[in-house]
Amino acid sequence: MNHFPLALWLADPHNGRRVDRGKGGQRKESVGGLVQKRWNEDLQSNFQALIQQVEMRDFVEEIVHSRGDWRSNYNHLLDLLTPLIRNIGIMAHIDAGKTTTTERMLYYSGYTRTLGDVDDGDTVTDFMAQERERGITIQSAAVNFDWKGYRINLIDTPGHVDFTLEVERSLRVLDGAVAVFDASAGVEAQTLTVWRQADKHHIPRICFLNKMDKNGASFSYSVESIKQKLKVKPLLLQLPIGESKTFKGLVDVVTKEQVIWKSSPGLDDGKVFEQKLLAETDDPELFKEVNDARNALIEQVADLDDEFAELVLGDFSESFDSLPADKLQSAVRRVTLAQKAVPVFCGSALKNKGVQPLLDAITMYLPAPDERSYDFLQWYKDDLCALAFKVLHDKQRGPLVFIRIYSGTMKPQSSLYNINKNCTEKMSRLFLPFADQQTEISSLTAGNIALTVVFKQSATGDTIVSSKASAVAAASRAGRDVGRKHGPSSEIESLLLAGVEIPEPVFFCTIEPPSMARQPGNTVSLWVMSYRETILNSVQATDTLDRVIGDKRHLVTVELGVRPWEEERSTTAPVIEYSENFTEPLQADLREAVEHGVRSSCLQGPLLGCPVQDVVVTVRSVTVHSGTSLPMVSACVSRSNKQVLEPLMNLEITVGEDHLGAVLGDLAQRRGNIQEVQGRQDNKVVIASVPLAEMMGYSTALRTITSGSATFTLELASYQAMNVHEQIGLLNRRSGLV
Ligand SMILES: Nc1nc2c(ncn2[C@@H]2O[C@H](COP(=O)(O)OP(=O)(O)OP(=O)(O)O)[C@@H](O)[C@H]2O)c(=O)[nH]1
Repeated sequence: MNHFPLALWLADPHNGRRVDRGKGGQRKESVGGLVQKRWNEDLQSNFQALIQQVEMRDFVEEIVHSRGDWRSNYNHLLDLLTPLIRNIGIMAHIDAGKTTTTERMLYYSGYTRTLGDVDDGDTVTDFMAQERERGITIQSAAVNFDWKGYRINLIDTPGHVDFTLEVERSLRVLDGAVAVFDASAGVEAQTLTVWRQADKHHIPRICFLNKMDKNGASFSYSVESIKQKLKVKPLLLQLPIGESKTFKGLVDVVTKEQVIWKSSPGLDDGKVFEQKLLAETDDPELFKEVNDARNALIEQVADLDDEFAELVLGDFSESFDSLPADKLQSAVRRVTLAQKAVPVFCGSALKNKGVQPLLDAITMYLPAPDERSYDFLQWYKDDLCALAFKVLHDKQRGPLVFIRIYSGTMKPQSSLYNINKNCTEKMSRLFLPFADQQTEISSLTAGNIALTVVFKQSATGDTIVSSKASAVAAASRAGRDVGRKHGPSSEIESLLLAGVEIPEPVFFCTIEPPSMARQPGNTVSLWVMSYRETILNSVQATDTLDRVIGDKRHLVTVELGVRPWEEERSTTAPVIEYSENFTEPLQADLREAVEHGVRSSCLQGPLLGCPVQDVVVTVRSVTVHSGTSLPMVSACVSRSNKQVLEPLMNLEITVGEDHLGAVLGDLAQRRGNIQEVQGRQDNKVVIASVPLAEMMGYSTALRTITSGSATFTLELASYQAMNVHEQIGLLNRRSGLV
């Protein structure tokens, strides 16, 4: 069934404006021929389902049959449809099966007509990578499809740790997420990282235990690892029927229905399955297991949801058997949205089992855009507030900016204000990115993902509103005094109500050796960039700047104290405090000048020119003849005792027992500190910390010593002091002495 034209049709008022009946009762549409071709019986039944779901039959039928003013009805219709939107992401460890699961979702929703296979390199994602030249690349942005009347915007989140920033960007605009696990491995390193990021953004999640067909797959092991490692309460909404080679389907714990997929030749694409109530005679053991699981689930949910507890204790305290499935589903939905627990589902994407129930679960348990509460929405009321979360470059059209609309309506041919860039941007065209096409639309409302053209300056993470006045109004509703602070950056800070937090980069690299002869020097400087500097002792310094420029004398004396920051959590920006000598606070502009001076002095330390971190700067006195900047602050910092800090990485390696010795030996040579070696099914997982400087080319080295059988993830842990020898070696390399 091809559902996807429905959203196209709904998306564009022009498409829906003229609907006639053609031969054989088919509706004919006059615009572009696009909808005309696809408006078929399937679509009509899908549309009927949609109408029933939103309980607006009369309204929709009226506008479908009218040739009147679609435009005026259109936004109202979109508002009514908001509860049917799911902006979701799929997050996973590398190779857990994210691409395969996505591929199956696209296939069952009717978006693709053949099943792709990552191993054959013919998935939609692979196809798009090859097709990038052609124009718009929508991979790792948003793919939209319809499922049983819901519009699912699937925002891709790359699984590899190298793409943490991509994950962070896209998580910000998700309303919910599906975490995909390899059921033979349980929770793996990268899942932990993205899970923590999703926690930060309070994103409700469901879990999909994929690869249930794989040797070593274990439902109970994976559930236990979710409980232990992610520290969440898993709600078992399904139980597998069989495991590894015997895996053939699942039982819905809520409805007690079993779903078994047919795998006879020609019927193995997973579209055909048998769904019926599990009877005791089918499998007495499984029947008992499902009953026990259902009772446990009811008790678990009742513990988390008062409304449900009341219902259970009131009407069903004698027996849970007659408790209606929809009551349990609603309660599971509430606890999922409140992030008190996480529903767990299972299947095998590769063997085409379990993906349709997963799609049902997405629509049933993950939130609609209007069910998420974002603080800043109350300040914008009905004004436009949107977030740019991805920028792509199209050869013909220039930058294409993906935008998540949180409130208000976006229209083409309008001027919008970018708060972060403090500029007005012209948007010429607005598209709904749908499937592999972009449909031009005349407006789009909150909850939707839009694609805009001719935003010249907007970048990932920028907040877009209708005008500067609207930003100021929102900021004042938020109780932020925009006029109080001075300087453009503080004004922007005051106005900023939504943004993407960009993780601190480990490297900043621009590599352009003018000739091969200069290559070694370049390499050294690249190495040096990721270090940090700090101080070890407290020091004080007084400095005076006395300079005549033109006919004006600039005279300022500053007394500063600098001491190490001794809290457990590092701080990259200097902590600035004022001594008790100040009986009155400094004037705002003078204070800003002093603080600016302190901050700029910490951008480049005196040893390597690397950022200075973990310092507390106390301003003791400031005597000013005439106001000026304070560049002498960096000199004060430079007089103190310095120490180079190097980046230390958390490393997790999954390796077979055969190669464990080689991996540990190699780590010892890299100044690695092995913290733990855990067992995970047939593999060993080495958890270690190691200086980043020792990890260059590690993927090649690991591949060589383990014959390509190991995987690893690396993430920044902290910065640690180098020992004296290593520091001298580094400084010598830096100054070209070795
Ligand atoms: N046995 C089994 N293998 C699967 C299943 N799903 C995916 N795979 C295989 O696992 C490997 C990785 O699958 P992908 O879908 O590319 O995984 P991914 O999570 O998208 O990987 P990255 O894009 O590298 O993060 C491929 O060889 C798939 O064929 C499954 O359900 N069962």
